Amino acid sequence: MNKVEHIGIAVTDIKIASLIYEKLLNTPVYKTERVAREGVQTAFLQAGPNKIELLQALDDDSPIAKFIAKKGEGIHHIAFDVTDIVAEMARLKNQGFVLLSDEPKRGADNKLVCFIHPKSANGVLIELCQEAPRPPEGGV
Ligand SMILES: CC[C@@H](C(=O)O)C(=O)SCCNC(=O)CCNC(=O)[C@H](O)C(C)(C)COP(=O)(O)OP(=O)(O)OC[C@H]1O[C@@H](n2cnc3c(N)ncnc32)[C@H](O)[C@@H]1OP(=O)(O)O
Ligand SMILES: [Co+2]
Repeated sequence: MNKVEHIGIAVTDIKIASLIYEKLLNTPVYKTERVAREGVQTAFLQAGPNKIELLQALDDDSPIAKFIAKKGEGIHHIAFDVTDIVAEMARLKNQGFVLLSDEPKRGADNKLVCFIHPKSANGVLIELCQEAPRPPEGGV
């Protein structure tokens, strides 16, 4: 694992939360992205070498809606940057961690991601993320 890539924070109103974190970090939201397959609207802020990912649920089935219903707003996951996500998934599975997908999925901010169940990581949802290869300039 290279570093903490981002910390995911579950929020009920991403516009209000964005204003709070912009003030807190003294930096603007640099990107917003809707990731429908994960059921989330995201907003990203840079905090030194790391990022804060604000997450609002798109519907009641979203993991964010379920999390807020049970625990309230707050830290939802920690994401670690990895160089080779497939190799890291195999290493962690071998160590007994419960992976939530067999293959990396497309995440936000041009990342390949895989989640590790919080029950196998001391109650913390872990995300692995690797920068996704960009398509060649001018297409194929
Ligand atoms: C934008 C894309 C991406 C990125 O690029 O960065 C993201 O970050 S997307 C973020 C949202 N997506 C996910 O969270 C996907 C992974 N999560 C899941 O698959 C599920 O949320 C889960 C972890 C498998 C839990 O789902 P489920 O079992 O259906 O929900 P429950 O509510 O019944 O929870 C079971 C159990 O787990 C506890 N829990 C749930 N979420 C968390 C959490 N984030 N941190 C800690 N613990 C969590 C929950 O409290 C339940 O515990 P008990 O009540 O003790 O059984
Ligand atoms: Co995330």
